[in-house]
Amino acid sequence: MKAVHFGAGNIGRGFIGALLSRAGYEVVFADVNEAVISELNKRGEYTVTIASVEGGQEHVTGVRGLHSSEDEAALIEEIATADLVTTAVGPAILKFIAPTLAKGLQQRAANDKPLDVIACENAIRATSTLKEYTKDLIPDDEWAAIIEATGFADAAVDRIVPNQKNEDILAVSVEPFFEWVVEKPSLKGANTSIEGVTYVDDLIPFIERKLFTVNTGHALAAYFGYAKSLTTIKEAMEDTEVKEKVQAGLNETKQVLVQAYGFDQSEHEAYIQKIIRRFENPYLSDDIVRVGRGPIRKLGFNDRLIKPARMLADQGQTPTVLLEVIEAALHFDVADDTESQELQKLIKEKGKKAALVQVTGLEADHPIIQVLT
Ligand SMILES: NC(=O)c1ccc[n+]([C@@H]2O[C@H](COP(=O)([O-])OP(=O)(O)OC[C@H]3O[C@@H](n4cnc5c(N)ncnc54)[C@H](O)[C@@H]3O)[C@@H](O)[C@H]2O)c1
Ligand SMILES: O=P(O)(O)OC[C@@H](O)[C@@H](O)[C@H](O)[C@H](O)CO
Repeated sequence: MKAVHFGAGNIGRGFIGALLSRAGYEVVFADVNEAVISELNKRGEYTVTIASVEGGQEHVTGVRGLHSSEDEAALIEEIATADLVTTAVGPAILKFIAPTLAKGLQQRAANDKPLDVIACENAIRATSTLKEYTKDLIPDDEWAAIIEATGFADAAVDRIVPNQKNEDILAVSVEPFFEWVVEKPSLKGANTSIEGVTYVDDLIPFIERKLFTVNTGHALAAYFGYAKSLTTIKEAMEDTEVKEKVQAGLNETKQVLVQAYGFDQSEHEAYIQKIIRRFENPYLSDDIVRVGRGPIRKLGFNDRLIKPARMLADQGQTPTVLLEVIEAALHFDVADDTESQELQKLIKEKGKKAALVQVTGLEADHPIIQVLT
């Protein structure tokens, strides 16, 4: 079995590549980072360190790399003969990898072996988004044949992998916890029993539970922590006021999720408490600037801040801490975070209200906009 994985970054090496390699796949990483690709080809392996009291290391073997633009012809060939294509590049990059994926799918049209595509991004139905970008690049009659043998399965991935500060550019430190949930009915190939993957019939409750608990919680810690000039998520969680805000914000998303999907209250509370402990992991150093990155994406209509706030308002409840964190996100101003700079520019040019309307996609008279600005 062979997997082509786009994005040899934190989660790519620290989770997806490691899990697939352990499950017996040869993993071909595609990335734009030349140094990482060259090192993967030189060594064919790397090490994952588990950040916990027990520690431990995993040696990931059977890996190699291709530059996703410079080696495009070879990458198309790899996709044409792969069993699985996965991604962890960031939702905004999916449209840039779609042309190569489309060419790979066209090349394998004569190959009757089915292929599955799974985007492992923090966004609702990211694989479906990638499918649409790809479909738009292929003539309809060709697409009809391709889609017969290609599964596009939505997924949720959960493992905290901070930016790495190791001397070895391939080495990666990760938390012990991991979860990869895949929507099984969409799969067409032989990827239905990968060890470590949880298969479900409908992904939506799982991705929303993950995004609106792990990622909303992370955003609460990051944006309130940033407002207090703190540096890491652990420091933010050590601050009593920030920790209380994280808990209070997650109580708001709990109401939304329990009502929308019928999760058991006490099981959901245990899920929240486990996530808070993961944020407090003393063996992991995760920068607030990583977790708060891309505030325009995070303030999107269906993302971790606006969607639960909208759902709560629709359920007749008033979001409070969720509105405070939306406001706090507007002040995230980090020099090398392109989106934060764009957002600051937008606020200066148009004012907070128009900027918020633009980035959230909410109507100007929506209660969230009215209360906030
Ligand atoms: N790090 C985490 O804790 C974590 C956990 C779950 C999900 N995710 C999600 O995984 C995705 C990646 O996050 P990350 O933390 O690994 O980020 P990252 O920046 O460490 O990795 C992204 C990788 O994509 C590469 N890339 C950029 N453009 C590319 C292109 N055109 N072709 C191929 N590769 C390209 C980058 O060079 C980088 O190596 C995001 O959607 C993120 O939300 C991250
Ligand atoms: O990757 P982002 O920018 O969508 O969100 C930042 C973090 O919340 C995220 O990477 C988490 O560490 C991860 O989702 C944990 O599973």
